[in-house]
Amino acid sequence: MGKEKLAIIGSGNWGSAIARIAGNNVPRFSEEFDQKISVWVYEEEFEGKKLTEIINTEHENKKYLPGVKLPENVVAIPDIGEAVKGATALVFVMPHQFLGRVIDQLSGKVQKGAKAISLIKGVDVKGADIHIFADVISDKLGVSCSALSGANIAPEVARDQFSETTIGYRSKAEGEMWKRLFETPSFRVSLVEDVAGVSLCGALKNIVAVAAGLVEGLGWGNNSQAAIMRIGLLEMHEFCIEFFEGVKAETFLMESSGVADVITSCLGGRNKRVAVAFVKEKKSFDELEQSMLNGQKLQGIHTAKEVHNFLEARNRVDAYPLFNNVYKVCWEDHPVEKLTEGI
Ligand SMILES: NC(=O)c1ccc[n+]([C@@H]2O[C@H](COP(=O)([O-])OP(=O)(O)OC[C@H]3O[C@@H](n4cnc5c(N)ncnc54)[C@H](O)[C@@H]3O)[C@@H](O)[C@H]2O)c1
Ligand SMILES: O=P(O)(O)OC[C@H](O)CO
Repeated sequence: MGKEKLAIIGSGNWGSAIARIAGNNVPRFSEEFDQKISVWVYEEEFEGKKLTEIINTEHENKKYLPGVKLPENVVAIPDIGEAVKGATALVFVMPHQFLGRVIDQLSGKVQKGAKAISLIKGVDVKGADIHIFADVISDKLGVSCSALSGANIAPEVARDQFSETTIGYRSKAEGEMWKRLFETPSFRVSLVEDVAGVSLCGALKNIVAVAAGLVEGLGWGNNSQAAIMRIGLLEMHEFCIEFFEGVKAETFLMESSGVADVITSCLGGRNKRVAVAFVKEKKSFDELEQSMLNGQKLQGIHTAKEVHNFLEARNRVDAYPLFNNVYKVCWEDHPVEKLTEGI
């Protein structure tokens, strides 16, 4: 059997951190993995140079993960067709709002029998239908797609600070392959047979993180934060039980993908930080995203809207009062002081 050839599709903050891990790991499994890792980069100029050129010459993604060196076997490629050519293992890691267009560009270009994993935290909503992105990727590209999600603030992982993550696998063999690719002594991977649970935890916790930021912006203290985390986790779990089959309670309660990601995101993620500023500075989320995140993208406010639209289509908005209130504060000028009304 030939070696697994890896392509990473996306090169933002998390994409770059995960490329660093995979690039450092493949030499340990040189019989199994091709040593070159192709990374598709959405091309743009940064400080007068092409981002791909910066990554390939200076071995650093200076825009999205500054200050962290990437191994030299990580190669940035601006053409997505070229990036996935011959790849047998595809890692999808981009802000969820861009995946639709990217998938369309990949149609007919992915090698038959390739495996994929989604690191994307978001959901795909069309009217009364909801899908996890691992399923979107599987359906559109005809590949088997697992999911990785956990308490993983990218700059911390990129600096080898001790962290854990969870992989929801399609088959045990695929899960074990992804684990070999991603696990390091400081980045521990646990495997669960629950692709939907892992994916949904990653998506829905972003709504809870926005709520935590709103609460901190109001100047409320630790008890309020803890209550938001608890209620948020409960709504996340209820949502999964109501709309998805086979999701396991352990994925929420015992895995990094669940309770741990809620905690880290509510303590220090981008969604939380920008939501604090939304309350304190009284600026729009768009303005704050631009001024605070240097090109990185917010997911939580969009997921709040998408989940709200889905719940409205199913006539179930009132069953998820925290999700609903976050949506109303972010998108309908609802007073932030009423965030906890009805929860
Ligand atoms: N950053 C984190 O700490 C972190 C950790 C775990 C999971 N995640 C998840 O991983 C996914 C990717 O996040 P990230 O932090 O790597 O991205 P990011 O927020 O840094 O987003 C910027 C990326 O989007 C790309 N981009 C901009 N416009 C685009 C377009 N029109 N089409 C395609 N791409 C475009 C940029 O080139 C860049 O690679 C998200 O779902 C996020 O929730 C992020
Ligand atoms: O910075 P955030 O809010 O996008 O969250 C980052 C990661 O998802 C935390 O696990």
